[in-house]
Amino acid sequence: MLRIEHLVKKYEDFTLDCSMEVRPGCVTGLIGQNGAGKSTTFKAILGLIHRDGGKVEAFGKDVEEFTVKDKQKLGVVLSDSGFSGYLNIHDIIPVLANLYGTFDKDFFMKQVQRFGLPTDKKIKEFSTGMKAKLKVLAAISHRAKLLILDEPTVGLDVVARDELLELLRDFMEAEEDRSILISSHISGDLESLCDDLYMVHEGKIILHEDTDVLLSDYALLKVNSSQYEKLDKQYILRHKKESFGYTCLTNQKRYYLENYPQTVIEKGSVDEVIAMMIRGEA
Ligand SMILES: Nc1ncnc2c1ncn2[C@@H]1O[C@H](COP(=O)(O)OP(=O)(O)OP(=O)(O)O)[C@@H](O)[C@H]1O
Repeated sequence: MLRIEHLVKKYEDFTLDCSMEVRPGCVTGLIGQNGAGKSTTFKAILGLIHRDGGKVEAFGKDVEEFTVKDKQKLGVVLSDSGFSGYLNIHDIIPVLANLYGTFDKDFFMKQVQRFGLPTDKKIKEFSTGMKAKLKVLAAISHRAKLLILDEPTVGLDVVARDELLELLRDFMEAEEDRSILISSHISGDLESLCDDLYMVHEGKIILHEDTDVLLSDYALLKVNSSQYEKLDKQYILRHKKESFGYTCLTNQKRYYLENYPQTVIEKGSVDEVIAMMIRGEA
């Protein structure tokens, strides 16, 4: 559905170089801290900034060769985009209908009602959550095949975030072969939605894993110094010195559960895995 090979973007003090794939029927998450390169990746994929190298293909075609019709198969939310605050929902309907021949007004209005968005209020008077929901609704109301969503949940409270995630699940279930690429700096937003996760750090992909595997096979071992010395380290991805000894990250939890029954082995959250990947030593 979307294939990114060595997408390179160079700024004075930052270089992005990432490869990723979004498979048909799958939701792929891109997790990274502030400044890791998420927005740069999304903008470069969409050709909104010049890329310095690499290849981006969607639907089997180089995105640089995309026609207006190809672009209609995309639904996009960017973190720094939105509608003019002086418009209301009634005003933006003709805008969306003009932009997308396949805009489904009935679906859009149904969702507007479902999420209780005011139709007569100016968008500048919307709350952060209302604006975020409107951006996503606008991106999914023209039967797009691929959604590219940069931090759509940023600034949302728990309830609003869950509602948005539910909307995206409904989008996936409505038709086969739809896909989503979604970013967040909060992994909890993504682990319940995504089939696989990429982690970007300082412009590089430092981990790619199926979400199920990440949650079932990754673990944190807490060992003292002498346990650490004796530990078989072939499945240890990172280690970090602690006051009690070491924390070690593995992607083979079962191996250590079977062979080191005395060791404290904790099921790490995605956030803990990320923290170890970034701060631990290889
Ligand atoms: N136009 C630009 N000129 C120079 N540097 C830039 C520009 N845009 C982004 N950068 C740099 O690229 C790096 C990645 O920024 P980017 O916005 O992609 O991060 P991000 O992962 O989206 O972060 P956040 O979660 O804070 O939005 C940062 O170091 C940023 O300063």
